[in-house]
Amino acid sequence: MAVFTEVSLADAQALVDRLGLGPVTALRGIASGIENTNYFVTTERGEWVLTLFERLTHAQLPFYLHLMKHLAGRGIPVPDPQADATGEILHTVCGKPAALVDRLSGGHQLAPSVWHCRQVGQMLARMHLAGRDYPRHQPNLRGLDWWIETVPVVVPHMDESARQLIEDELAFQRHLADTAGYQALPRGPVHADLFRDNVMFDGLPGHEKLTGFFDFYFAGVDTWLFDLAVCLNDWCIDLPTGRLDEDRASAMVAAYDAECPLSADELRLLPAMMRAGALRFWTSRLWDFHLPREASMLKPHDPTHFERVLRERVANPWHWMRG
Ligand SMILES: Nc1ncnc2c1ncn2[C@@H]1O[C@H](COP(=O)(O)OP(=O)(O)OP(=O)(O)O)[C@@H](O)[C@H]1O
Ligand SMILES: N[C@@H](CCO)C(=O)O
Repeated sequence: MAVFTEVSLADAQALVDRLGLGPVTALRGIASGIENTNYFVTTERGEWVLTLFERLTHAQLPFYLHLMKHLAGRGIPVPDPQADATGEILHTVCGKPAALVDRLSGGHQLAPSVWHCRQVGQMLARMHLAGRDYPRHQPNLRGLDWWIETVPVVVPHMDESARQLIEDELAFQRHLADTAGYQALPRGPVHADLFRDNVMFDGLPGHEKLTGFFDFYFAGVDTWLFDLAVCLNDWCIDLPTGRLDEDRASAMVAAYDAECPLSADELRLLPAMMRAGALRFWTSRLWDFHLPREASMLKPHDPTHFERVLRERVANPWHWMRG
């Protein structure tokens, strides 16, 4: 379920009136999602998604919402937060911070092919380029500093071999972060959580077109390569084993590179960043699993998936070569 706060038609209409979007003709709670309350809202002017933020605060949200607006304004297909007459895009509904964004068409592509991976790689690169002049700054809050803080909290819950792996990997990533090559990597606002369920495709089977990226609430400033690595680790693997599908991975990286050529450092450090991406999600899943937050609405994802992915990335580093 993903309606943690009930929104009445009158509540929705009050917001829609402020945004000048016409009478609400339908309001429907969205059953998936685990973080926020989401509703589809239909008005005479179009279809929208109303999100009530259950955990993020008014102070945290402007970075994400303005990033979406910035990207949408540059032609990247992301939900565009709707502004009131004063230009405000962060609203309040039922006492919760809220946003109304346009609804992306289509659905998720949960068994992606080379065709889908190519489109994700291309749009990811375009998104990175479009974010270069985004003026707000917020670090990736699930980056190295958070791993350093969180790994010691989860290791008491782990067996010896998993503990050894995660501690060795953290040491490797700390060392890497101090190198000149890592520090020279291009960076900017990244999505940082662009899994299969955060992208929409629309169209007939075999001809689907990417219609949008959404769920920007783990976005932050980090290396572009980290964002690409997170995508590769989800879109281009065999889920049961974590093994990389090189055809899909090559398609994604080649499409990215065609829009935004990878530097020599990026090409060299891609295998290390794929390890970093696996460490990031292994750590967060362990944290959600072993230390559930009070009154948590989260159904934790399986942490062992990313342990397998990390073991694969360490055992079989994959380099992509141009041409
Ligand atoms: N802008 C949008 N356009 C179309 N559908 C959307 C949009 N935003 C959300 N949805 C739909 O709502 C569902 C839930 O949204 P989302 O995944 O963002 O939930 P959440 O609870 O906010 O986050 P989480 O992914 O962490 O559970 C999505 O799977 C998608 O089907
Ligand atoms: N994509 C994350 C969940 C947070 O959006 C995961 O699979 O662990």
